[in-house]
Amino acid sequence: MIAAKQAKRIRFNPIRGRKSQNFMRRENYLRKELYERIASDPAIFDFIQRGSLDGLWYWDVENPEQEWMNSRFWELLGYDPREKKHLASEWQDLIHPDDLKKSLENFQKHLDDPNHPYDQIVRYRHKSGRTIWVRCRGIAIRDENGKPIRMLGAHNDLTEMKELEAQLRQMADTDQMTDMPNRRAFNTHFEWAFKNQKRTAEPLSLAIIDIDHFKHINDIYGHQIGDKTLLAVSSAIRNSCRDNDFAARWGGEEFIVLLHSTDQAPAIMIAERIKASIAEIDTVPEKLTASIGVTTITQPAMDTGMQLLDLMVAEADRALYFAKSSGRDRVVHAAPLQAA
Ligand SMILES: Nc1nc2c(ncn2[C@@H]2O[C@H](COP(=O)(O)OP(=O)(O)OP(=O)(O)O)[C@@H](O)[C@H]2O)c(=O)[nH]1
Repeated sequence: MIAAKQAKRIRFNPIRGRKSQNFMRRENYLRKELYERIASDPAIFDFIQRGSLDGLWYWDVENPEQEWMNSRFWELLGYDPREKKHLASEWQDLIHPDDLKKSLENFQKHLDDPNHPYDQIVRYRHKSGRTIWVRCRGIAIRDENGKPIRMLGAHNDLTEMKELEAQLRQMADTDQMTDMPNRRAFNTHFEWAFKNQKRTAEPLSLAIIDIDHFKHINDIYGHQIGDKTLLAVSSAIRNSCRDNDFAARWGGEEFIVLLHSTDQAPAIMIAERIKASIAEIDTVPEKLTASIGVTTITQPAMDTGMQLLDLMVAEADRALYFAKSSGRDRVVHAAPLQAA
């Protein structure tokens, strides 16, 4: 009844300012009432923290081994909260060491300067070994002189989001048919390899593998057998490479391999091994052959990874073209251009 009267008054009030003043007054009385209820009734506070947070902690800054963590936090990490003694060392033993370092640095900065936020995403080790991602925020509570005496903090579980993110990244970097890294992933890896090469000055080789007369395979045996053959080629390449080589599907029936710390002679040897392994594929009743162009750099004068990649791909392509035009089923190194 009172609410209806108030609504009527608001509706007929021609001054918009009054309307918002009324709103503020009503908002303030409910806010005040809620805050009083939270202060006087722990059940209200428990309801709020259970519904909105995945962890709540309260730390005695003056006595830093004493830290209360709520049950929800320990349950999130797979532990029985009753086993816990509310000591700071209990969470510090489970957080990733790099994230502990980052958290403690932020903690100190926030104590020194209230404007520095204590807010970071950290990794915890679940009892099962799984990584739990947590956004951890906190504020220092200070005495009348501004000296921090307590720290109040909140956790939000971000694990599901982080796992989804990793899955999407993995999908974006993978060729769906062969399950090999795709061109995008190769480019990313090459950027890393470029920086590494600058540091170590080790030779770097690259091979482009192109299946011979693949159109013929599709035309004679059908696309499904063509796909099955490409899958077998990807396995043959992977099995012929060393663990630290990086193989990817470059597109269509072309594959690419980056050979770290590998000079011309060993690069040719690995390319020959790949060619021999492709020749053993039995998805079609005829011998499958490949042409492979290889290039090696020792002292790149390029400024960026992509410039170097463009150069190496152009060189390997030139060698590949030579391999194709001189009869296929061979490995050719770009410098000097001759069949191995
Ligand atoms: N089945 C299948 N075929 C593919 C796929 N990607 C590309 N191809 C086929 O690979 C063939 C490549 O043909 P070309 O570029 O003419 O080369 P090629 O027949 O291998 O001849 P050379 O390279 O000169 O020896 C084309 O017919 C493409 O359709 C794929 O994912 N699956």
